[in-house]
Amino acid sequence: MRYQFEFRPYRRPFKHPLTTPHGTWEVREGIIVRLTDDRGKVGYGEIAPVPWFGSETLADALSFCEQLGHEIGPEIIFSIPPRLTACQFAIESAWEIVSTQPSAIAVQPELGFEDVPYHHLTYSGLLPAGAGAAIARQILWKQGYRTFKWKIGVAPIEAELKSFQQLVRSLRDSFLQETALLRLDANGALTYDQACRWLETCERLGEIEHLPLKIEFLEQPLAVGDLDGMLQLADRFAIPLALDESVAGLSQLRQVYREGWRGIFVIKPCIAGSPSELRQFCQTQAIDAVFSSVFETQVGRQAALKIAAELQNPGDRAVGFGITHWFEDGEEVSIDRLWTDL
Ligand SMILES: O=C(O)CCC(=O)c1ccccc1C(=O)O
Ligand SMILES: [Mg+2]
Repeated sequence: MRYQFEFRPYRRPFKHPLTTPHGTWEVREGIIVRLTDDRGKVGYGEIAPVPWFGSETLADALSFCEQLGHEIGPEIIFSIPPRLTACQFAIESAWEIVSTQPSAIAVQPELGFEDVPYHHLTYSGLLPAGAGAAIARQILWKQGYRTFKWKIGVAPIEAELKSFQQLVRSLRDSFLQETALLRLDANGALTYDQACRWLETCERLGEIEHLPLKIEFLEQPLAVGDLDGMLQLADRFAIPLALDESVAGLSQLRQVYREGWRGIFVIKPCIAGSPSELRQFCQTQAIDAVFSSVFETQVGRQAALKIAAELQNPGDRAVGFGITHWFEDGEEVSIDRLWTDL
């Protein structure tokens, strides 16, 4: 089967630029791809690169799309170079839709802002980086969520530990009815000793009576390549540890699994590579996985959530796809407009 291949770049500014240890991220840029078969059936996919995380750049993805030509088939779809993980995900996802769709209706992926409901999934909400009391208010405010993620490693450790204590104090004095789970994400910015200090602090929380807060895990405390450090931390502390940047692509995921990592794996499907290979890996290895977004549009989000829903694992962890008001109201990328305005 041959498919007509088309692609359209998009830009979507964040409402509040994101602070990461790699600098400020102000605009989400990506590419929507479309495959059409000879009967007019259509499938969309999204290339949502995060180069500071180990995927290809937008420029890499654009030049790949530009050289593809107007007609492609499975021989191309399933042999996209492995370094182009976001392209692999997008084009294979579009192919899955177009090749399994029963009739010739063009299914529009952006049917509003609602997700296809996967009732067994729970969501984690991403909290803005900042002071502890303010974060505690956010937790109380968004009580619909029970799981939250807080970025650390963006300010000096003394200041951050202080605001963490402040967060714990405000929650201890609150009337929170249920225990909130908190994920701490350092994006690889801690030294081994700093990671120890965070983990000791987290372990001591367990001694506070009636604290409505539990640390679910510490995510990527150490630099991408430091698996030895991670294995040592996992040996020394009872708080669970997750790898994120270190397992950004499927080849890294396979590698750290082979090298003995049995902690949590954060999987961002949109930049992991081939969705069929990802499914196969997760189905054979029964890993403790947390699926998470890369702030993609509804096109990538639906494809990624579908995988998360299919592959929910024994850990039964919340998915990192909370609606977090990262984008301006009405900033959803309209697929119709992408295809008609240009
Ligand atoms: O995982 C989540 O809960 C939200 C997504 C998230 O934090 C993220 C989104 C884009 C790029 C990197 C990251 C990250 O986990 O570091
Ligand atoms: Mg992370």
